[in-house]
Amino acid sequence: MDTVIDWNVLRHKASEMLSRAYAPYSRYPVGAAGITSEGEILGGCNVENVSYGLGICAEVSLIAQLVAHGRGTLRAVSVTDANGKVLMPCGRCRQVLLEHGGRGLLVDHPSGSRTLADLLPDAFGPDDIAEVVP
Ligand SMILES: O=c1ccn([C@H]2C[C@H](O)[C@@H](CO)O2)c(=O)[nH]1
Repeated sequence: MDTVIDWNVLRHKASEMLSRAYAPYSRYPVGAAGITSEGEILGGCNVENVSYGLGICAEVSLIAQLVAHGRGTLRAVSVTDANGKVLMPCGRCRQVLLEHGGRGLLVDHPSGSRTLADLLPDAFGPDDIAEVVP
């Protein structure tokens, strides 16, 4: 679908997801929302753990929803903090998003959306493995 992204809808959904965040350790809830290739809006939130390193980011939780529900690929994503500020995905999340949104994935940004290719230049991607492993 080649429609214009409604960033307000994505930001609203990301804000809604803040209430689901499980962040008792950092006390920094994060909400994420994405629109799929089919135009469906999905959400995610961070899910922390008492074993701190096991926590997962909101973007990873969003991708888990996408995959678990068989919803194809992601076209655009917006991430927010508890103040409603647009949050840029951490490095690990950029790599996870690449796998399911590709280099053209649109990522919300305070000064207009960016492509994932801009945020993760020269990324290691599935193509690199495909070149070596048939
Ligand atoms: O892009 C990001 C960056 C951080 N967090 C979460 C991880 C942790 O639970 C909390 C504090 O780092 O914020 C996300 O969900 N997404």
